[in-house]
Amino acid sequence: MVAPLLELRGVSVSFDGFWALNDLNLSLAPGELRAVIGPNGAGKTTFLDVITGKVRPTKGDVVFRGRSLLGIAEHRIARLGIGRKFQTPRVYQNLSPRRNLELAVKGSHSPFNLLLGSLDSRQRQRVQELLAVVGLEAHASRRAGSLSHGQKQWLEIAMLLAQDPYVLLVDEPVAGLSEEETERTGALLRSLAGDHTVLVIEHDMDFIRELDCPVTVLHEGHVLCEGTMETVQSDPRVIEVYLGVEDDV
Ligand SMILES: Nc1ncnc2c1ncn2[C@@H]1O[C@H](COP(=O)(O)OP(=O)(O)OP(=O)(O)O)[C@@H](O)[C@H]1O
Repeated sequence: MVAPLLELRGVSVSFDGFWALNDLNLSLAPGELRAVIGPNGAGKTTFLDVITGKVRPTKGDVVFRGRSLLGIAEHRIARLGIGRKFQTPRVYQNLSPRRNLELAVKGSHSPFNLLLGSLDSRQRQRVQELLAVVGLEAHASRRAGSLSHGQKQWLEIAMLLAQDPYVLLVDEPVAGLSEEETERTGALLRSLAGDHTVLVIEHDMDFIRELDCPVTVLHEGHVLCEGTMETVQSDPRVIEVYLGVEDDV
């Protein structure tokens, strides 16, 4: 069996006595695409915060490539190869997608490079590849602020890819996107799996179905069940926790 790339082992997080995560166990294989769903307050954001080092578990361990991440600073965890895409795109609005990517490409952050804006040919080629991966070649020189919401999301995904992460944590990537943009985002994330381990948190069940990947359902800070979308959808416990928003499941 392949060793997991990322594992949460019995992770609990208490906020002043309230357990946002409660003995959470979850394991991701290298190259896996995984969706995580759960009702509001299930602990999805806290779960990402624990992986990225923003929140320290009260109990348990987070193990990445065989090494505990406990006590490692957030920026160092990012550098170890765990990239996080927040719900709102964080791109430099006044710069072009190409310039955004030039700044994001690994190794281009030396003051010398930033001053002169110079990249070596390998880095320039990488920027071009990233523009192609996310379908923004034709928009490479526009102001990023003038891109559509979906295009900004793709640019931010490309900026994360520029760091060559092992893991991509993607929080609600299709909120506010058009149907076509949603489909394209699904295709993009599917295409990134394999080379990367991709974990997607979403509320949009049609989108999760399109991802066609294993689904983990969180409830009250714990894994309620795991399986294909069909399996979790027909699980009476899942139906119960989603009661009231049943139509969405
Ligand atoms: N810093 C904090 N202090 C106290 N309670 C918190 C804190 N952060 C989160 N919580 C609580 O922990 C629980 C889990 O929150 P979390 O944001 O992880 O859930 P979620 O599944 O991401 O919810 P949503 O889908 O609404 O974003 C919630 O009840 C929340 O109110």
